[in-house]
Amino acid sequence: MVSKSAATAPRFPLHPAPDRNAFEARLRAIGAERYHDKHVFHRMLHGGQCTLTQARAWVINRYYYQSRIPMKDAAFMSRVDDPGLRRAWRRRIEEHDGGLQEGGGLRRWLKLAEATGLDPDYVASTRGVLPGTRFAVDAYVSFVREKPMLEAVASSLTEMFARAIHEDRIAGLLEHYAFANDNALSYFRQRLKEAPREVEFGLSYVLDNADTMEKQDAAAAALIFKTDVLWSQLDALHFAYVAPGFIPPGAWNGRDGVGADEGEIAQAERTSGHDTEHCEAGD
Ligand SMILES: O=C(O)c1cc(C(=O)O)c2c(n1)C(=O)C(=O)c1cc(C(=O)O)[nH]c1-2
Repeated sequence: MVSKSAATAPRFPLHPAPDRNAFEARLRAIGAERYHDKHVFHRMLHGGQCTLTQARAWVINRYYYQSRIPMKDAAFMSRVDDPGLRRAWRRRIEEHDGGLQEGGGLRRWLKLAEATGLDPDYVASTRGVLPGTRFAVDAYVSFVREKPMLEAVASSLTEMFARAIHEDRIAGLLEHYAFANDNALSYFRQRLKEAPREVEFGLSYVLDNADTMEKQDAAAAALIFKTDVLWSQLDALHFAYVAPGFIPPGAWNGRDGVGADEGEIAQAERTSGHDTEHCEAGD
């Protein structure tokens, strides 16, 4: 005997109540499958298989990503009418831009650039950034500016997977590259301290606000979009500087912005068994 309410309830509800834990697991599975630590360029970089030129190309292009992070966070904040949310979010801008005297993450990134023998002013100019990097990163900024808040926050959640990559990078660069030392890698060490609270806040926001199946789907799609943003940047780097090694017109040619200490680094690299002269990118 079927009760009346059971008989009238849809057998397969179109919008089942979302389960918070299952949703979090779904988000984490996206990282496990699609995060850019799986990309061949990252494996090369962390495993010591990049030439100095390839590592420099990564530093130059990745600076563009770093430089746009505070811009996308400012774009996000300009849409937030809740002071509490703005207060929590503005830390992100402070982390990257820092104070007038000491600077922040961007300045720490330029220390890495300098350690590889690049002129920090050249890197900061963003001249020579690959078109693929520019398009991918600009798409991220537009996404955060235009999409619903939930999706904008969800797109930042790739940071959930960044801790492991930063730890791995510190170890890999220190082991394999003569330019790596504590000063050069201070950016990553600082992110290990900063990122967990951003992740905790962003994840709670998404889990709390994705209260329908449709919203969970939209948040998951936003996270996938962001993994694509990161992946495309490495595709562009690999194509230009590894294989086939075809550098787009106007992009860094392996020589511009290389400072006077190149010989020193090259010598150190030769001693450590790296071939700095070799650039498969058509030098
Ligand atoms: O080294 C990395 O692989 C990596 C990845 C990501 C990311 O997953 O988006 C960020 C960072 N680093 C990072 O340092 C950082 O400050 C950062 C901010 C954001 C963001 O979307 O707001 N992602 C990332």
